[in-house]
Amino acid sequence: MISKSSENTVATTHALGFPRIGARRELKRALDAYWRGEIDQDTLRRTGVELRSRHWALQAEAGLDLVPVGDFSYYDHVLDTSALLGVIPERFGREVGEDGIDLDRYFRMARGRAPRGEDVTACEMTKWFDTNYHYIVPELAHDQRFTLHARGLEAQLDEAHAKGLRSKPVLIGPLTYLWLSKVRDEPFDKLTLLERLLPIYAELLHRLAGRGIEWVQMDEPILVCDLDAAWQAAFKAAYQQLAAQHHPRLLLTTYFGGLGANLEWALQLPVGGVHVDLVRAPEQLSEILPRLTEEKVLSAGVIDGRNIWRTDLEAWLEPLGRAQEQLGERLWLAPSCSLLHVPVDLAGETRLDDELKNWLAFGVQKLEEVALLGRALREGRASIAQALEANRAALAARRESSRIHNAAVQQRLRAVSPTMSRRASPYSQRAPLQRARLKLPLLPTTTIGSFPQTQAIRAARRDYRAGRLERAAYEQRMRAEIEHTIKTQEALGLDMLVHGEPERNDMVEYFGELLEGFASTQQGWVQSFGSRCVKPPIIYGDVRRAGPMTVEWIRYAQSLTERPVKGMLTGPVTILQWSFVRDDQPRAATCQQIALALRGEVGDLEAAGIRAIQVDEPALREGLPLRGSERPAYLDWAVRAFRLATAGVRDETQIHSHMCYSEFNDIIQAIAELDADVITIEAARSDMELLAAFAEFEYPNEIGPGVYDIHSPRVPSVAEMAQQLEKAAEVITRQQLWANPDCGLKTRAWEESKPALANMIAAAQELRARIGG
Ligand SMILES: CN1c2c(nc(N)[nH]c2=O)NC[C@@H]1CNc1ccc(C(=O)N[C@@H](CCC(=O)N[C@@H](CCC(=O)N[C@@H](CCC(=O)O)C(=O)O)C(=O)O)C(=O)O)cc1
Ligand SMILES: N[C@@H](CCS)C(=O)O
Ligand SMILES: [Zn+2]
Repeated sequence: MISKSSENTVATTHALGFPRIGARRELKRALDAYWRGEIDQDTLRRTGVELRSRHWALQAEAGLDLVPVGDFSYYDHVLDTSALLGVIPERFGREVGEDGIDLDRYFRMARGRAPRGEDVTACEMTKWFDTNYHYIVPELAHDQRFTLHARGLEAQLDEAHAKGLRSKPVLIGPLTYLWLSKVRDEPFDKLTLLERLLPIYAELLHRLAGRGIEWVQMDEPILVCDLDAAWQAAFKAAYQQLAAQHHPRLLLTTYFGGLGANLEWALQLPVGGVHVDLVRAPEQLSEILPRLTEEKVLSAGVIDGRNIWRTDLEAWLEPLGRAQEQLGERLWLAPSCSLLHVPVDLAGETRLDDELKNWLAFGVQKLEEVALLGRALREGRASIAQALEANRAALAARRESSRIHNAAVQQRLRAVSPTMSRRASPYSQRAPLQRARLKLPLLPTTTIGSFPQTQAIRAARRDYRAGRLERAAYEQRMRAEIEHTIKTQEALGLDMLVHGEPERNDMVEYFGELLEGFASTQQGWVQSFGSRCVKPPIIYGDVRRAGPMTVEWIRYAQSLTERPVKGMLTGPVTILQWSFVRDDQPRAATCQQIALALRGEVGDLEAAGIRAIQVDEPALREGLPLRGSERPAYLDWAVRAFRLATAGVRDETQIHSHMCYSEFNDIIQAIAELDADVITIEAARSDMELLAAFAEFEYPNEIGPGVYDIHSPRVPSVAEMAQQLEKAAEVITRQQLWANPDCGLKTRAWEESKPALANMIAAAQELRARIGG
């Protein structure tokens, strides 16, 4: 049990953070209800208090020694840090009171809208390192002022204190905060703001010391990235400055990789301890042990916070025992990173078969694993003998299970040859054949795939799953939705149509439910951003397509119109990236298996007469390793997987791909190597800046730079989108250019989508008239 005393326990155990969404997505439901005006702020806050209390209790019951405070958030922890530091862009109002910003202003920063107050352009959202979690990007002005608003954090510390818990506040460190920020207006060096930022951190630490806090978890995950000399120097200066005053001890916390070239100097920083990710970079342990100075603790991140497999506890006992011999009570134990990235509790899974369930550990089970290892270090391995035996048996059962290996898949993999990843002819020969077959106008208009996922569609799916709706009736409703979507697109005047994806709960989960080697969960939700969650499937074995997955829906859609309808698939890299992946073979091998399965689907779509097939890869950039040195190998296998999935088609079949949610400049070469005939790519939010990179690179194939941001409910005007297209036409040739939104329309309403698309088509027509065609 966690106690308030600071007695010297051997092997202090802790978690870096716990999922805040709730085992039943209680926070999501409360947020959505608050935004719809159905509950008031007090009710929303009560949900927050309740979830924090429950999550701390889970950690305490598991037997962990320190609880994180500040890991909870109503939307995003980076946005919370901005609120804490008074980083509020002017368009959200200037004055910030002692208590910081009110919840409605906070939500406007996140999503542009709150129950009270005028709509404003929201802050940008982007990927949190190499995860599928999105954070709200802080906006910094060159004359940025920082002010401390710690009441919210202090109130949470009071909550934990009242429960008799030993608290460890969690903060994003000053360097990582600056790294994740974007600069407003004119470009400037973000590091120039450090001298203004540090006094705020110092003030906060001082206040925490006044509350008797012993340890603060200072998250600096950028230490696993490549840092140039300026950032290294800034780290040293910043932590020297913070160390100069009396405050709680700092646990410099890193995750998502190893310290690599930063290891030597990072270990010299004047902090109380270092947390390292030994799951992703186990070699760090032996590098750190001889270098760790006597005043520092080492928090060993040994339980995988990014995946859902049971930990091999036995395998950790020996290295941890060695570390303990040297460090004694200076060795701490924790998951590798915050548990934000895994579902809450395996106990919620009532339909997963027992065999598979026995291989898994979600958030709650991971807390138990940390506690077990801690106990073994404190009391000897015999004290956990029974748990060790169960763990050993579960791992052996997984290794030996006949469900993992599939001889037919292995045989197909052996037959893969390099020619299978090459289209029969180069793009220059394919393009005229496709043009002749598709008969599209110059500047063709299209959409990215999904149309609004209405409440009615979701309710039908829920009823079908619950057995309240027969399969035939469910399919009939989906066909009716497809018909409506096709007719709407025809009426609007789009050139290349889509079926709208109504039958898909999610672009990855849908395929996970159909492919062999995958398992789906009922409650395995993980926060993606704000109240939005995803349920990543679990890839546990060799991947095989049991039969066509999309062909009937697309064939039906195509039967309703003369215009071409795009086949719509999620690509191998994105399926891999947005699933929990098996850890008994390299990611590249699993990706190749998925690619082979998709290749079969692409072939079946083509055989069904589908003239264009889109294979989405929005996660291609997200999967890019954080270290530059690891990137070429990743891009090599990722591109090969895409090509293996798509290159089997005839020249006249047009392959599309789509990418979003990322900065693409640094992977343009790889995008070109995909050799998709058309790529539709997010560009509106960056004002078409991306295209300059394509132009410079002389990208040869066709491009549809998104002309409007689908994240906003705002309907852009014809003029606005015509201007975007014009900008695009200045840098890429008119034959290359398509007009489309930034991404799918699933999160939008029909009332927003129809006028926006009508304006987009009008903008394309205007430009066509101007540039000819
Ligand atoms: C493109 N994006 C995606 C990412 N990752 C994915 N795996 N998938 C993506 O599409 N990463 C990057 C971005 C992130 N963007 C989003 C956007 C939207 C959502 C989202 O809306 N998520 C939904 C859950 C989607 C889903 O599975 N829906 C199910 C219904 C599940 C459900 O909530 N059921 C309710 C009842 C429903 C009802 O009454 O209407 C219940 O169980 O009680 C489905 O459609 O069948 C969300 O609600 O958070 C995520 C990421
Ligand atoms: N085809 C998908 C891609 C999302 S990234 C959609 O339109 O929703
Ligand atoms: Zn997209």
